[in-house]
Amino acid sequence: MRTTIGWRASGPTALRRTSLERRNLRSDDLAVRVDYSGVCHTDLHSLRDHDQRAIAPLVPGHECTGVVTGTGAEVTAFSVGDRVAVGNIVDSCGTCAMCRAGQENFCRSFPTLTYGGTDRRDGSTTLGAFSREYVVRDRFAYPLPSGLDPAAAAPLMCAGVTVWEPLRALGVGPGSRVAVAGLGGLGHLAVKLAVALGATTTVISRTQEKRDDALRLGAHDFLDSTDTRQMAATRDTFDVVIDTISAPHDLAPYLKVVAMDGTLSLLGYLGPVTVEAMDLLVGRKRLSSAGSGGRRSTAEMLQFCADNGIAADVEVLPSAQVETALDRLRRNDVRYRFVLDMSDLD
Ligand SMILES: NC(=O)c1ccc[n+]([C@@H]2O[C@H](COP(=O)([O-])OP(=O)(O)OC[C@H]3O[C@@H](n4cnc5c(N)ncnc54)[C@H](O)[C@@H]3O)[C@@H](O)[C@H]2O)c1
Ligand SMILES: [Zn+2]
Ligand SMILES: [Zn+2]
Repeated sequence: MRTTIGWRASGPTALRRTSLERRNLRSDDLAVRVDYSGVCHTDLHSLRDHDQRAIAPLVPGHECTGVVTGTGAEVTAFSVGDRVAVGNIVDSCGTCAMCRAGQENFCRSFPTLTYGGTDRRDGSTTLGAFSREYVVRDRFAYPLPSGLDPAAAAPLMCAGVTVWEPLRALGVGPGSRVAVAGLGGLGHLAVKLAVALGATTTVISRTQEKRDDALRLGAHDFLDSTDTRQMAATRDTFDVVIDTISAPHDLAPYLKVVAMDGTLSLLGYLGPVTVEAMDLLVGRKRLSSAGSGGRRSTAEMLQFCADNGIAADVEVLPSAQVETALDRLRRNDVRYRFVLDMSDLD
């Protein structure tokens, strides 16, 4: 085994600096020195839900960038020194219909998650990227295109690709009318990507102070979700509504602003939802969801971001301040993604 240092859960928000084991490189593995690791709201959900008595430790972190420091014997696509990015999936079966269709994120035998997943070959629990080193199968590492800043690019690997796939799958392009509900990590990237795809883009938020930010991010309009008059006036308007709200919420107001035959793509809170069928019937509206990305679309998203100068708006903190980042994220005090600089673990 190899050892590295990382941040391991010791309570719902507490993390402790500790030494961790990484597997010895298999023939198709890369060792990656993690330089930057984004803090996703899902990390908060995972910490909250983690049973502290569980045998398997929880090390969060599933959107990171770094540099290849070692390669397995059969790796041909990467060399030591390459800049790479790793997201929230690190393996899949490779043979099921979903994998063959390039949707490894929907692998029928479940994709291996970057942390809290089960390694397909040795059955161990995966430990995430809040650590100085990650060992990843080469197929699930992505060359980081030149021009992308490694700190600002890290959040593209979960937040970015999670909003990119539905935008693409729902055919967003010039002439589309898109709304983004919830302006956080996912939301602000959804705005940038939708605008770059040519869509007329509106932010729907309960936080009036985010109006200026929304427009600076490229949005064409801002809707105050607490203003029922404004929401009513916007009925049946958007071809696609990207919902990134992190807490349970009533879908009705967001379905009402979807245009006829349009889609509400629910990406944020992923628990059970209640839908009034009439809210779908009137206007033949669709409710959909998505998460993460297949290898092909992840690579496409990175290239699109490089070509269009898109990355996350980040606040970079030394990894020792991980608990500050988590606390502030919980209080919605983030503009718009915390990224941990892992170099303090050396
Ligand atoms: N589908 C996926 O695969 C996937 C991937 C990543 C994250 N997520 C989930 O998406 C959600 C957003 O993640 P994030 O990292 O962007 O989080 P974030 O905290 O950066 O953003 C969440 C946004 O939702 C807003 N919000 C919270 N409660 C609200 C409410 N009741 N009404 C209106 N707005 C509210 C916040 O103000 C914030 O702007 C989380 O629940 C996360 O777990 C899903
Ligand atoms: Zn995430
Ligand atoms: Zn599969």
